Amino acid sequence: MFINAGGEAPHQEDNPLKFQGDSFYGGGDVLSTNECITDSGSQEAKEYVKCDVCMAEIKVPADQKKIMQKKFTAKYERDIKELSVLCKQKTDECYEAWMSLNATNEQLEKVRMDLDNRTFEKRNLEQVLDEQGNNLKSVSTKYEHDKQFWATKISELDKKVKTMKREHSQLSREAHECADSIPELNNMVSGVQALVVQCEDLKMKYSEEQTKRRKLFNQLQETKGNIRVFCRCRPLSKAEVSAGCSVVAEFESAKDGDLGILTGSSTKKTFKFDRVFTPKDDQVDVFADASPLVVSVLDGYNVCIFAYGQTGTGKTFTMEGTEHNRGVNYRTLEQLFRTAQERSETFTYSISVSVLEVYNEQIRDLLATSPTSKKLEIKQASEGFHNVPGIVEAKVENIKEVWDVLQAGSNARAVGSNNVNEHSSRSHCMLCIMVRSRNLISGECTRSKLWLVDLAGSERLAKTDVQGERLKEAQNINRSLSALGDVISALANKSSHIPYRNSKLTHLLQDSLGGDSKTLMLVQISPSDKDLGETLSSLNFATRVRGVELGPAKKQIDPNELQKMKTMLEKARQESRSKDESLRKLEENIQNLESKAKNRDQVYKNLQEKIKELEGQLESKTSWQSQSERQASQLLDKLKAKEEVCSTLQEKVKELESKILDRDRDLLESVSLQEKMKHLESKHREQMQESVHHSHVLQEKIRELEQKLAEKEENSESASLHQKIKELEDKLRQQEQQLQCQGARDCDGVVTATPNLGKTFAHDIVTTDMDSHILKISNSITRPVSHGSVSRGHTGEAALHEQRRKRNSRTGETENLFLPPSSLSDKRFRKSDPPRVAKMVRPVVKPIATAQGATTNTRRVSRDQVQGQKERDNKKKIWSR
Ligand SMILES: Nc1ncnc2c1ncn2[C@@H]1O[C@H](COP(=O)(O)OP(=O)(O)OP(=O)(O)O)[C@@H](O)[C@H]1O
Repeated sequence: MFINAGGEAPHQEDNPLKFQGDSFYGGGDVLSTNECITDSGSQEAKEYVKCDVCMAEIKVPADQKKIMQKKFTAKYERDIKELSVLCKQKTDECYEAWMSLNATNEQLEKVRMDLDNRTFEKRNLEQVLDEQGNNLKSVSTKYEHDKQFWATKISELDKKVKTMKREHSQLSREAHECADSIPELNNMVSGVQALVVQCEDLKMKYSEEQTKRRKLFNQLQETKGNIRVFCRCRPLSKAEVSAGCSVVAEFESAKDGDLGILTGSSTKKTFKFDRVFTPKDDQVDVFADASPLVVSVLDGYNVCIFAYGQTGTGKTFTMEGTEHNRGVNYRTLEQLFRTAQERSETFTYSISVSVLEVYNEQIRDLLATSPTSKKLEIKQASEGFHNVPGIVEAKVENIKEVWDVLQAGSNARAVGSNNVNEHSSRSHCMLCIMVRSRNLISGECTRSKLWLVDLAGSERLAKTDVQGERLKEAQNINRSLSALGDVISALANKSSHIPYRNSKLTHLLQDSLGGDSKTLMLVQISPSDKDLGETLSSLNFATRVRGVELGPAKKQIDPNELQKMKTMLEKARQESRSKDESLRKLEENIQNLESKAKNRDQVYKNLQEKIKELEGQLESKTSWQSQSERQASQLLDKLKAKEEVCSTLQEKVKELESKILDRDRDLLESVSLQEKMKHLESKHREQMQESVHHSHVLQEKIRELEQKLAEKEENSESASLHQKIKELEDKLRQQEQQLQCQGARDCDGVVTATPNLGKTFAHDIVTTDMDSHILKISNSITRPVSHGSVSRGHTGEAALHEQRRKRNSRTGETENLFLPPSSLSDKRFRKSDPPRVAKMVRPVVKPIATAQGATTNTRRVSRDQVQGQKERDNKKKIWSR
């Protein structure tokens, strides 16, 4: 409704007061079509105002109207100022609330980070706990295993200890028995000692007897002659038989050493030798008579056995023999080893063998593995001992080695010769056996030699028959054999000079020919009449040797004396045999007793050792058992400690879990508080709307009343109306304050309920609504100021509509844009304008959901540390946004 001046409805264009005068009520909002609005007219007309409703004209004095206008202007200016102050306060509150929101957000972020850290720690702790649990399991498994192992070991040890104890007690019993038998043993020992003394005495006697026997034997040998000659005749060879050769040798008195040679159809020449072996006598028979000489070498005498004779008479056969019919050489060594073995208790022997060949007055070592150009010479190493430096001395331990050595020598002799038989006929084969002995009783040491010589053929060759090399060979053989004869002759004659050095053969045999040495000559003859001349020659040489040696003795020896000596010798032999027998028995007894005593001693020693050993074993087992028990107790302690650690860790985990649950509960509470706050917000909004509506109603009432006042001012009731207006305004203000207080209380209630998060939301929402409300009010207040008064008495429906349109458009702008008030020129507000506040509010909800989701995820994959790290990073990003 517009008030038309002058009673006419003024056109908008024509009405000069339309936008010039101030509205009495500060805006068209409070105007109603039912209300009467006065307007000033012209000077005269201005004093009357016509109401469109009642069409009544109201007279208003111009001065009063001005005063009223001033009053209202001042009043509204005050209101505006108050509202500005209020707005500023609210803005400050908003800023504080926003700051608080920021702080709360930061705190919330910290809490989130703390929660993440706690979650991470919890996960780590879970991992550690898992590891510890696994370790504990493995330790407990190991412990169980060890326990079982040690239990079995201990049970085994127990068994062993029991058996050992049994053995120990048994051994103790045996030891006691042994100890009991010690007196008996002592008796036995004393008996044995007496026997030993007796044995020693017997040994002395035995050695004396042996010496006597050796003396007697040597005397016997000497009576027989130091050089003894055996004659051996081979059988006719097949060739000789087929050639029809006749046998010229007669062996009727061969047992007496007599050999007959048929020199003609009726003539027979008899030869006397120490032994005559017929063709029927075998190698054993020959050696049986030669063996005493052989044994002499073990007594320390030098011995020489050589075979002499015409080629083909059997020298090599006698000395070397064949593999199945071995000769003197092999049998000698066999006898030496046998006797040495028999004497092993009283003597130790070292036997070595050298095999030489003397051919054309040159010495060749048949045992040398490689041929040497160096000439072997004979040297005198010491008095009565000659040797050949550089010669091989093969040490032989048993008879098998002897045979190998002999074979090696025999084979070497054949090397380099086209005709083996011829070569052997023209060279001397010499086997030297060196014996070193030690008497274990007397400590006497001897060094003796035994030469076994297979001489070259002794046949005399006519100078016309042979020439060149063969002649030289023959001459050398003749020289050496003549030298041998000369030596023997010199020895027989007790010559001061013995021509040993006339040939290599005699030079080599120097130690074994003459002196205390014993010599055996084996003269080999052929029975064939074709070889009669050589046979006679050989027999004559042998007879000369034997005759030279025995001739003088034989002549001086009385046959009765010889018989007497023979009887004495026989008696001595018998005595010796009986003494040997008794000695042997005594020795056997002593040995038996000694062995018994030794056995006892040994048993006693063994028992003592066994006891000691068992005691040691028992000790070690006991220590081992105690050690194992200690280890078991240590393991138990460790296990307990681990269990304690595990329990503490479990408690920690439980604590953490409860903390996490608390946090979850807090989060849930915060969510519920948010919801509550939203509810309160909506309630508050409704209340605000109601209050706005109420204020509108009140304002309308005020306007109405003002209008009535204006009307009544004319009726002199303006004072009371003003008073009423004031009261109403106060009432309105109070209501507004109450509303504000209520809103603040609501917010405070929310803040109190949610000290961090709720407060943020409350402030935010309250601030936003209050802002909009204040803006509305402010706009409604400032609009007339900025755009001028609507009415100043010129109110009209078109103007009112226009005002409403503009207001709505501005309000819509304000509400839609949500811009800060123009008065908020503070920089802080520029930085943190409401949209930004709204933005800041938004993440408050989102991170909760994210955090909740993350927590849930975290629980689902609690052990995935990498995933957790990623989640945390994402959260940080979200928070940094
Ligand atoms: N007592 C014997 N019984 C059987 N056969 C014999 C006997 N003596 C020698 N013989 C045989 O006579 C042959 C000649 O013997 P052996 O070679 O030993 O003579 P030797 O005197 O060594 O000759 P050489 O001087 O040429 O070496 C051989 O075949 C040998 O087997």
